[in-house]
Amino acid sequence: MRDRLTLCFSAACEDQFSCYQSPEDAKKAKLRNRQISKVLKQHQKEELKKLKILLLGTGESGKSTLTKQMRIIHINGFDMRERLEKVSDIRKNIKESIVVLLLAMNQLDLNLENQENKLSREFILQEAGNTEIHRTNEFLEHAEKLWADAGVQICYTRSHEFQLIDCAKYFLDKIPEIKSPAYVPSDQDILRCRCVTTSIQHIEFGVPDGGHQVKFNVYDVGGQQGERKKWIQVFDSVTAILFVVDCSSFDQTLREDPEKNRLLEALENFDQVWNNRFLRYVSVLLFINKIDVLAEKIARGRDILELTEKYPDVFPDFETFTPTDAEKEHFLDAFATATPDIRRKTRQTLPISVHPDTVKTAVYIKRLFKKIVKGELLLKERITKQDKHWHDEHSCEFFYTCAIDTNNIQRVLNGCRTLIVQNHLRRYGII
Ligand SMILES: Nc1nc2c(ncn2[C@@H]2O[C@H](COP(=O)(O)OP(=O)(O)OP(=O)(O)O)[C@@H](O)[C@H]2O)c(=O)[nH]1
Ligand SMILES: [Mg+2]
Repeated sequence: MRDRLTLCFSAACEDQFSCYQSPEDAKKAKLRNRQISKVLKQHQKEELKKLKILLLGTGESGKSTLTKQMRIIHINGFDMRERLEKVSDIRKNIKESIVVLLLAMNQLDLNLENQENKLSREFILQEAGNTEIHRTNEFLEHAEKLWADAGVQICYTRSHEFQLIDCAKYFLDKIPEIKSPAYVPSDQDILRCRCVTTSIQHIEFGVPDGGHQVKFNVYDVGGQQGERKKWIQVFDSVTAILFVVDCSSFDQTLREDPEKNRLLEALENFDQVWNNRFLRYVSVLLFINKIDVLAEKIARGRDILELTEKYPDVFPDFETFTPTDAEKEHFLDAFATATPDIRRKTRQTLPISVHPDTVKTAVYIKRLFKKIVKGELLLKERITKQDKHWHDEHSCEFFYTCAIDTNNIQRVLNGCRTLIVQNHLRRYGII
């Protein structure tokens, strides 16, 4: 596009030289034109090396976790100061988790199994409003006792019925280690730590590509409903969008709206992004994320059927749905790189390790997003009229991801990089 503009601009200038009266003036104008062309070319060269990537998606889908992975893979990860700063956030995650579990036990009418733990419950609930209590080991010790209680564990298995952060089990299991004064969070701990994004975050890194350094500017935004009005601020000159979906959230409602199903919200949000007129020329890489959580949920007997019964127009025919062999292979391939236990085993054991309904659900969810891309699922009335060529200038590619697994993300990002660079070059008329 810029190339074509440059050509038009130069042609127009060349034409104009004939109308200069003196040869001196014409010479000066020609020189000026050459200088402008040079600046434009230089600018184009610089622009070509800069790629602006947006991470979009609803709250808790995994956008910031992917940004952290990019820091681990492409920048130098986290230094000691940053790791130690995370201890407080991790302790806050433990506090939030145990308080939410105890409150949910009240609501769900569940009791503690060990009556001695009642004192710990009292302590935790009394101190819930104390913003410094997470720093004390006394608090962590009470949380540890409660987490070991069978009543709390039963409550945990029903966590889709209330708002519990994803990393609850991970950090509650780790309290003995976190209590130690020598504790330094590992990369995995940092990836698991949950902090809601409330302002636009930006990271920049260079990646060698064909002898050059390609500069990536990645923007991470907050995904909760109230945060999305800020997204438009970063819609200018976007190279590609990484749209992140939590595929395990089919049985949960939104934190900010307890009436709204999370997967339905993700579909509607994607619909708005895909059909946004400002993003009409921007290709989308759709990350179907949290496949590890999906597998764990399906293994626990959860299924998407309830959703298909409630919203049959959006989620039809799950029971009769059959993925193709290629679709199954695509998922299993990603799953093998995302689950370290399975990675160690041979590929032959893979189909046995993954519940067939996990594969079926993942592919089913992917097909729903594909329907939006193809215009076969209309979730919102269109403000702008679209002709049949509306989507000709951008495309959508699908990836199954586990954002807490560096191996999986490194592999996915490698694939994405090639696509992003190719699209970018095509847009600038280079290929
Ligand atoms: N098990 C698992 N946890 C994940 C995965 N991706 C993200 N998480 C966890 O999910 C939680 C939410 O992830 P974030 O990256 O903070 O989500 P976000 O999209 O940035 O959310 P907002 O900032 O609210 O928009 C964190 O605790 C992550 O560690 C995944 O693939 N598997
Ligand atoms: Mg975030």
